[in-house]
Amino acid sequence: MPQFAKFRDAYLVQPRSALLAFDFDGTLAPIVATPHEAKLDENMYQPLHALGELTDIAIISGRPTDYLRQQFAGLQVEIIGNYGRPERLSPESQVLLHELIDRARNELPSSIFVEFKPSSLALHFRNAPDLEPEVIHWAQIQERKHSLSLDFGKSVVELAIINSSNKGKVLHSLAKGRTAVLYAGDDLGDISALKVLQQLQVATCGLAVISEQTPLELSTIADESVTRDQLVNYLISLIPGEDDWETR
Ligand SMILES: O=P(O)(O)OC[C@H]1O[C@H](O[C@H]2O[C@H](CO)[C@@H](O)[C@H](O)[C@H]2O)[C@H](O)[C@@H](O)[C@@H]1O
Repeated sequence: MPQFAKFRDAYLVQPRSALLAFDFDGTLAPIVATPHEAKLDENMYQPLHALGELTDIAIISGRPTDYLRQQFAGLQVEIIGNYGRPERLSPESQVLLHELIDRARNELPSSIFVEFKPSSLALHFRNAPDLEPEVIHWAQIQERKHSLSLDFGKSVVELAIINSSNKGKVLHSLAKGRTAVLYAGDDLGDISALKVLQQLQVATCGLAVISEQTPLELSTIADESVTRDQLVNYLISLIPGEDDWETR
């Protein structure tokens, strides 16, 4: 029996004590050229709306919390942004972050989009893939010089001043006392969450959402790999009376 079907059986016994957790970019929102163009896939809205009244939903994302609140307005979801890391910096760290942002914008080619985040900067080379080695080299120098942490994602590297949390730690905390837990993600940052699922003693399902640049490690560790359209259908199947819905 596929893992999702086993998860669904357990979930339907007691939806109120289950948890459905999702990454945002690449999972609930298609990957687009620049971060500010990203939007919740319109086909996700209705299933998430219906499920939010039946069970607990968590959005665990590297995006800032305020940004996610706007994206999920009108939906009953718990939002954990910035990988669960604090979003306020000490005055000294704020100065360092602003300096790094200014230097990245001055020293890297203008085709590199520098994203200002609450405790990090993300350097996007999606629109200039040839510049990946230059961007990584620049980021590695800053990592060593300022004792930062460097994380990789889809056409992006992120230099974080605080790395006290990750998606795995967030999911571990949210999963306590649940009878069934599902997590869906699409990038390297989601691997820690999929690993946590493997330690839980309840019905779980880890989904790798397939799009461009899906990391091999993610699809290897996930129970199933699905397209975003399949994920929509899986969510619809968790709503009692699902037959009334038109599946895609
Ligand atoms: O944890 P997530 O919700 O998956 O956020 C991870 C990062 O996603 C964003 O970047 C990615 O999506 C962009 C929009 O589709 C795309 O242009 C970029 O290439 C991707 O890496 C976001 O900009 C980052 O801040 C998030 O950390």
